[in-house]
This record gives sequence, structure tokens and C-alpha cells, in this order.
Amino acid sequence: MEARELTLRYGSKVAIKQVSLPILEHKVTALIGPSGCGKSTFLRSLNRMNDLIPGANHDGSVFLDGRSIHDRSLDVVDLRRRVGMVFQKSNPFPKSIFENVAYGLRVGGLKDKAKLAARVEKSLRGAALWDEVKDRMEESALGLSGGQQQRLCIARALAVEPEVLLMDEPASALDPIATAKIEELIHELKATYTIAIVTHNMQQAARVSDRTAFFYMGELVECGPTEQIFTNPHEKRTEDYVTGKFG
Ligand SMILES: Nc1ncnc2c1ncn2[C@@H]1O[C@H](COP(=O)(O)OP(=O)(O)OP(=O)(O)O)[C@@H](O)[C@H]1O
Repeated sequence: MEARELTLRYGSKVAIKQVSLPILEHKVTALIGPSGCGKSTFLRSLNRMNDLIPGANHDGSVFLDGRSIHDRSLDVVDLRRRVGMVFQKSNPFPKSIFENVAYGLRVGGLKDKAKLAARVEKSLRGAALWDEVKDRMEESALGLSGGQQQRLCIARALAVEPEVLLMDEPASALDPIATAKIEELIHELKATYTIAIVTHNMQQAARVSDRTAFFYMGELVECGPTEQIFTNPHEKRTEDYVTGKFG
């Protein structure tokens, strides 16, 4: 995926300004920066989730496989299937574990029970949750722990076989053990998926990402290999942020 000179406004308020940023295939790109700098806005622009916010409007483009995601002939539902999203707070449906993962498949028209079961199992395995839930598939998803619920939401996103996964602070509500599991999972998922992740936690960005993009007041200050951004950034503002001079 690639954003080119993307500007997004809420009404007349500019949230991100002329951001050009590639999200490289099979890599993890971390979006960092102080609160309100536009990280989530940028992330939501990648699958047009901002379209759902009244007054949101944009200039510039986002390309997926070389095609603009704002192309009139593009089906937004299909875009969101290809570019899935996991939110800060896990949001399982008040349904069984099985039905949470099967949901998108049923909406997509898959009815065959054996095929549904196979896809649900594959997705739960992909989200490193299968062993913990395989004997309780009919129980309510709301009975899972916070970390399990978040992995269930990841399984739900994986079930419809996306190409890109957008994660908005997926571990910020979790304890250190559950966080470590999510980070390990992100590492495994990048073999199959392209990932963009917003995180407030710089150690987490350093641990999970290949590339890091630093945003400040709606602008992309710089993006590069994570190690370079943390040890040898080109911009003074990046250095000040990653060394904790401001937050
Ligand atoms: N729905 C909205 N309506 C109006 N303004 C919004 C909306 N969502 C975000 N904003 C504004 O856009 C700017 C960027 O917000 P955004 O949430 O993208 O930043 P962020 O870097 O993700 O922040 P945080 O780290 O605190 O989540 C902020 O000034 C914010 O107040």
C-alpha cells in the first residue's frame, strides 16, 4: 500500500497534511508520535474507515496494488475485507467464540458447515488462540480474558483472508504477558500479511516493527528502518521524541 500526499480534514480542521508513506509488503510499519499527531487518522485512511465520520474529507491518494482506493468503481466492503482492522479495545460480538470468527465468512455467503469450521480453525490457529479455545467454541466470547479477546478479534480479521492488517494500539489495554503474546503473534503474521501498527509504546515499536514512521502535528516527519529511526534519525524532532525529550 502507499499513501501519496494524503491530507485528511475533519470539517476544516486538518488532521494529517500531505503524507506520503509506503506500507511495504510483508513488513511491519509502526506509526509513532505524540497524542493527536494523526496516527490513527492515517491508519483509518488506509481502508477508508474515515468515510464513516461525518465531515471527514481528503486530498491526495492511497494505492493498494497500484489502484486508488478512492476509485469510484472500487467496492468499499471488499477494500475493508482486503485491509482488515484491529482496534485498541477488543470488541467481540456477544456471540459464541465460533460465531465471532465465522461472522465475516457468513456475511460473505459461506454456508458449508465443514468449510466454515475449517476456516474458523485456521484463523484461530493463525491468531495463536486455537489451543486455548478449541474445547469451548460454543461458549460466549465475552468469557475470554482481555488478551484472548484481542486475539479473537485478530482471528476474526484473519478469517476473511485480508492482505493488510491495520492495528490501532492493539496491546495498550493488555497486561505484559498478553502484550508479549500479541507482539509474538505480529512477528509471525508478517510472513503472510502486511501490517501497519499504531503504538504509543516506543519499546514496542522497536521490538515489533521493520520500519517506523514518526508523525508530529499531522505531518510525517520521517520514516525509515526502525533501527535507524531509533539510533540515528535524520531529523532533530524525531531524535527528541525517541529519546523522550517530549511526549
Ligand atoms: N472524529 C473526529 N472529529 C474531529 N476531529 C478529530 C476526530 N478524530 C480525530 N480528530 C482530531 O484529529 C487530530 C488527529 O487525531 P488522531 O486520533 O488521528 O491522532 P493520534 O495521533 O492517533 O492520537 P492518539 O495517539 O491520542 O490516539 C487530533 O487533533 C484530533 O483531535
